[in-house]
Amino acid sequence: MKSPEPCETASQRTVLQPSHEKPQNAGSTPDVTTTVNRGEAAPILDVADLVVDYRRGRSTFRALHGVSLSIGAGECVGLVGESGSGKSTLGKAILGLSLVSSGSIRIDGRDITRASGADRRRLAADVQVVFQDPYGSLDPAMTVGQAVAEPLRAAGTDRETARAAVAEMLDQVRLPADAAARYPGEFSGGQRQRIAIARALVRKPRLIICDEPVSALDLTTQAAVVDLFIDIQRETGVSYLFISHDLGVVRRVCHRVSVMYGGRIVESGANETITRSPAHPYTRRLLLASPVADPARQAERRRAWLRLRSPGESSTT
Ligand SMILES: Nc1ncnc2c1ncn2[C@@H]1O[C@H](COP(=O)(O)OP(=O)(O)OP(=O)(O)O)[C@@H](O)[C@H]1O
Repeated sequence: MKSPEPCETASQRTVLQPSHEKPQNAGSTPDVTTTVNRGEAAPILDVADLVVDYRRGRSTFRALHGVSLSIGAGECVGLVGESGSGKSTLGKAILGLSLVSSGSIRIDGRDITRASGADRRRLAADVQVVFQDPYGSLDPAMTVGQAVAEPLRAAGTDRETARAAVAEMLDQVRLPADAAARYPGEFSGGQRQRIAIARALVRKPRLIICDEPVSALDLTTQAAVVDLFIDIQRETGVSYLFISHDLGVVRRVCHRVSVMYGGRIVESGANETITRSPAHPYTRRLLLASPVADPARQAERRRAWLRLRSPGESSTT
């Protein structure tokens, strides 16, 4: 098993005082400032005080309450949190798929919060995405070669150059060259995820938003694809925002971790710091939720997890 090489100082950590007593929709004032790596080289991603609201019938639901997050060039930051905490909303906002109510998103110093048209297309070269579902993310009617080449062809790259790039990308994700002529339906879930990664890499992005990219895979395949993410990061220097509900996976791939709860980042810091001495109760709960093999230790962890449960949660949870 591989682990990422550390590229940050462990002292950089921010904690939001426990706020899980508040209902998710309480208050609209941004209350988190998770500022990491500021003052160093310009970050590839800089999200500041981001607020995202969704329309729900006649009312609005605040999914992000002033989230701030920064990722340096070549750095991998994990975003963990339970279902509904707002992880995907943050990823979508960066990709321009969620409307931002306030705050800003900068890529390499450029404010892209409300980018559209040509600006958004330029951005597509710098920021790519790998989604969770390896079955739904590829067009079954396109060959693998066409699917991987598509982002290049859409940007005007000629057929021969695109073909050479596809061969290079397939090699990078450890798939055979003849995969280009075959269809996604002929591949397993793990292989399809490799194809999706090749497609995300083909325009040589600076940042990849990985939204639960291994959650749909079995454990063995998951480990192999996680290794691939680590290798690619080392080979290309790309940055990841690695979204997952699984702290174990995030710890393997990322240098730093931000923990989300109820639309807020409640704790951020170096991998080791968060794992060894989690400061926020929700982070402690998340760590205790990771299963361990020993039944006695597992039972002890469950008891500790229950003691830390949020108000209103049933003890039979
Ligand atoms: N299009 C939408 N309209 C209304 N509410 C939404 C919409 N998308 C997400 N939400 C709500 O916003 C909150 C955050 O959702 P989000 O998908 O970002 O969470 P998540 O942490 O990524 O969860 P998961 O791990 O299950 O994907 C949730 O309460 C969700 O129900």
